[in-house]
Amino acid sequence: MSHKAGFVSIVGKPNAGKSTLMNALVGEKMSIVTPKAQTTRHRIIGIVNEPDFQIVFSDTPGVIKPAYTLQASMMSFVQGSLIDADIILLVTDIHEKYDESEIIEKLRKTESPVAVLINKIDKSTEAEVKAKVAYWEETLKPQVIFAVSALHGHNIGAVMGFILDNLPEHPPYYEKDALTDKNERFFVSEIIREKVFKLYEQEIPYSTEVVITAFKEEPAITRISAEIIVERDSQKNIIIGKGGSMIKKVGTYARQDIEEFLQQKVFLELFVKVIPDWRKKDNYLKRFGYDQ
Ligand SMILES: Nc1nc2c(ncn2[C@@H]2O[C@H](COP(=O)(O)OP(=O)(O)OP(=O)(O)O)[C@@H](O)[C@H]2O)c(=O)[nH]1
Repeated sequence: MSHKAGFVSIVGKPNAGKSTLMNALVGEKMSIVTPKAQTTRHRIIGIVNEPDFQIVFSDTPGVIKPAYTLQASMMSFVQGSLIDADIILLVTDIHEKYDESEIIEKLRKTESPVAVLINKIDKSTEAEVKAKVAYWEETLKPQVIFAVSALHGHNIGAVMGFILDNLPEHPPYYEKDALTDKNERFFVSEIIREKVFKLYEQEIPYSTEVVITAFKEEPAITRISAEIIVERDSQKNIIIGKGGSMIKKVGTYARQDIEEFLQQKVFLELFVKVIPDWRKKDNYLKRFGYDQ
């Protein structure tokens, strides 16, 4: 069976209705939404899983394709200033004044399909809608313009249709398992990875993988153990830092974010493990998810 999957970036000014739109899109038919998560490459605000498609919604403009290959993952850091989602939804409030912002400049340059959503039409007249449609046709020339009311679910089906029409054929990017625990583990490892990327220089992050080895939910606390895997002893020493100072930082910052993500107290234990040349070994690449 063919499968579609892709990244949909929802952008727009504060208060335009992005969250309301997300809820409306994810609404009825969809099976699961993953809670908000700040990850290395993008902030995922929801994932919609159906047997034959997976839509990953993100509200951060930027390069948001995750990369399950190391090379692609490096690219995503290089190209951080472009909008490279599979589909982009620009949400605008019908009554807002839109200046020529940076985002419009980027949207003009992107090759991804762009839809402009003129939101809150329940609070406007037909003449106002017409004027706004003309304005956006002139300003951005997007693939399509929808006049919607996210709050009242008006025209949301059409937006969903646009997404599905433009979603590429692709295997799922994330676990399709309905068990949220699986997703939580994934996001927790991403949070730890993010700290490694932030705290260490150059090639260290690219030599690193994070594996969650234990994830135990107790009523008052979640106990998590993770291994930070590197390729050489010298890298292990760098990760640990003088007297454990660096690894302690990774642990503290990661724990704070994980607590916010899980909305629970977290005990986080980190271990550093050397697997010589893991990046060259198929069995490890596979185990860490780089198996395309
Ligand atoms: N009347 C009307 N109000 C709407 C509609 N969509 C959103 N709103 C309201 O607009 C306000 C902002 O909506 P949000 O969905 O929080 O907007 P947002 O773009 O996610 O805002 P930020 O998180 O600040 O970026 C809320 O009070 C919504 O209820 C709509 O279609 N009609």
